[in-house]
Amino acid sequence: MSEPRVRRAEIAVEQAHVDRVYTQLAALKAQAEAMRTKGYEIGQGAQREAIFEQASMLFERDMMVHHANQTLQTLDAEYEGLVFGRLDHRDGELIYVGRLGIRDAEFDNLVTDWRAPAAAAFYQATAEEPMDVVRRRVIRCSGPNVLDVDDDVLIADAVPEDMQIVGEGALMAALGRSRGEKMRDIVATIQKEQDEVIRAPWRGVTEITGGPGTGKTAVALHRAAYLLYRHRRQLGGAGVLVIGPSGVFTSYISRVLPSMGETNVELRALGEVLDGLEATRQDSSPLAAVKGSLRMRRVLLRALRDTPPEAPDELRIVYRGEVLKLTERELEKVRRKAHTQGAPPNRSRVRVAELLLDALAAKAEGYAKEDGRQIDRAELITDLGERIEFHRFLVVWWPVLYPAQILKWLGNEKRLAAAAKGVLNRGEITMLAADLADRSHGWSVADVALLDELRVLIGPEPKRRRRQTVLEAEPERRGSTGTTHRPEHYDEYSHVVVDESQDLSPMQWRMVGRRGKYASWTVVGDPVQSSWPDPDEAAAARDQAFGAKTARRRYTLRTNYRNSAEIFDLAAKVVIGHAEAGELPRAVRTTGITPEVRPVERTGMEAATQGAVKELLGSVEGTVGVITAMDRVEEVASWFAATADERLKVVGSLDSKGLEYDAVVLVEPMELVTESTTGRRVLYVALTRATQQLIVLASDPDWLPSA
Ligand SMILES: Nc1ncnc2c1ncn2[C@@H]1O[C@H](COP(=O)(O)OP(=O)(O)OP(=O)(O)O)[C@@H](O)[C@H]1O
Repeated sequence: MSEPRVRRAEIAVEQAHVDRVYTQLAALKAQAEAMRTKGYEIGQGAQREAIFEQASMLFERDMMVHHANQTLQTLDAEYEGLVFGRLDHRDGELIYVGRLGIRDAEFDNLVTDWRAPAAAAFYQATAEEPMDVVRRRVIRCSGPNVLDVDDDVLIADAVPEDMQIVGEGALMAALGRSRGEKMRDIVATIQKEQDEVIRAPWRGVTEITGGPGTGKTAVALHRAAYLLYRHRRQLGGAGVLVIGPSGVFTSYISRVLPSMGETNVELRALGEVLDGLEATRQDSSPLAAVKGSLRMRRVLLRALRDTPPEAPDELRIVYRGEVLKLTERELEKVRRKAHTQGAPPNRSRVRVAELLLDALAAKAEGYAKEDGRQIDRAELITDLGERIEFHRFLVVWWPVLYPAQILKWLGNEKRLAAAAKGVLNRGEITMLAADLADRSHGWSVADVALLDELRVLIGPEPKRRRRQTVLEAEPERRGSTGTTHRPEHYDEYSHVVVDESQDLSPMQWRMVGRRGKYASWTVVGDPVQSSWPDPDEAAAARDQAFGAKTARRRYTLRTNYRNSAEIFDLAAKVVIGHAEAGELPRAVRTTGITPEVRPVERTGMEAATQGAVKELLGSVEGTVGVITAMDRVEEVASWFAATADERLKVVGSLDSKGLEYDAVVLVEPMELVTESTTGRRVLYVALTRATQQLIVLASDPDWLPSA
């Protein structure tokens, strides 16, 4: 038979099986509904015994249907189907692999869940170690329709005569396909080196490093799905948290886990880790460096011990006709003593009241001694402690503190200078105070870690009349799927995945570490893409966040699946000298399309960008990203105010982390280099976002080192 006819025939074979799967699914659904009705009958007390028996038999089936329904709801009919793989073993055994497991009426497997041990060979078998697999077939579906099949022969001399072999590379076909707005799962084409990481043990800390496009994010998400499937009892209840660099990123990855049926995973951007806040603004890199540094912890600690701006500077109270007065200095002595006793201020009110009453009693005793009188100390303390004026004084002198309020106090340069004495330098103090004084632009992503630190240092409100929030406002409860409702400031996740971890500041590591006190970790990063200036300080904070986790394993992914080799060659040039040999991955796909570097006059940048975008929207099927320096995003976005094409996105350099587009227009690369001390790495990130085409528009040629 000719190749197209063989292919058509093989597609028909697989279609027949896929049809069986969907028919069985419909039958299972009908059974589940019948089951519900019977469950109702149990409630009515009818036919108990028989129904219980059936109930336990059908329980598994019901669970399966529930999982199937969840998965089906999220499958994108244009792209994915339920069944995507088939293994033909040497002994004739045949396994279909899919997004979930389905059994037929005889409880035989129609489809094996990709995470089940029986499916592992689909990812792990190679020609060198075929694991008894003769042919591995990738089945590409659109909803219930089989579109294509693609085979690998793993044991050539065991191929039976009637076995047909079709195609040459499901991976390359998948990589060449255009990208949509959201990342897609890669279950059909997970590679062996990736599979090893996905299936690594769940305990301890699993680190995944590798260059751009090596599938780190994809692998981490599939690992989360795998761990939940294999260890649902240990991990499912307490939940899994995935942390990404930005809201744009978490939205980009948001459908990967649901497409595998996992909805119990919470996705949060770094600006959203603290309940009640959704910060998206990025600080300038020097400011972010100060806010992220561990030095801030000392500054915050001193700041919250400072006298509140509204606090009265003396306490006067009349006792038995005599005025007892505590001066500013005496009050400060009490404040210092209260702070050094260890409890967070919001938990210290009662203790503070005792200390103030002690000081007042000491005053009264002093006066009495001069007059040769005796004072009943206990009576004095009871009397004054019950006075309304004493309580009025207490609540303003030792108010309930809120994190946001303390950061605002630090907008006063004098106050900040006092708190930061010997910790921050003059320039840093001026810069930070100016930023904190101007609250018109809302909190930044780096502020969130400071607010969370303060939340813990201050402690919860003394009486929880209402829920404590960082902003004194009701928080919004979020979660990627809206299915889980955890208590506020939940810190008992069983597994935490941190993506783009190379960029977390030490203060952010502390914040993230608090959420995973009891968790095992999957940590994803690439040091060469780091925009954090002090990697050693961050590494120490990271180790502390992990706590005393014993097992620690590290994997490096080395193949770049995103960029064409032509695009990656250009990107690699800008980090030569900034990366160790061996830190850069190898791009496997060539397209024959070289990236274009176009010299443009500054004044002509708008027209040149519009022109390049128009070209690319015309030549690629999927998304086009325009990447600029952070402070030019609004300006560049305004150039496209009249462009209605939803495939176009304008994004700042830092926000482009983790994202990808079919085509990219990079505006003024030198501006990315100069916007921070780690600018060259940020430029490398921007240059590695395109899968097919890249146009660089530059008025300054210095960004590209001469060869
Ligand atoms: N085995 C695979 N099969 C198909 N596509 C893959 C595979 N591995 C990775 N990809 C694709 O390659 C692209 C890059 O993957 P991903 O974003 O996970 O890489 P990354 O290492 O996190 O990149 P970066 O560090 O640049 O953010 C994605 O489109 C992903 O779906």
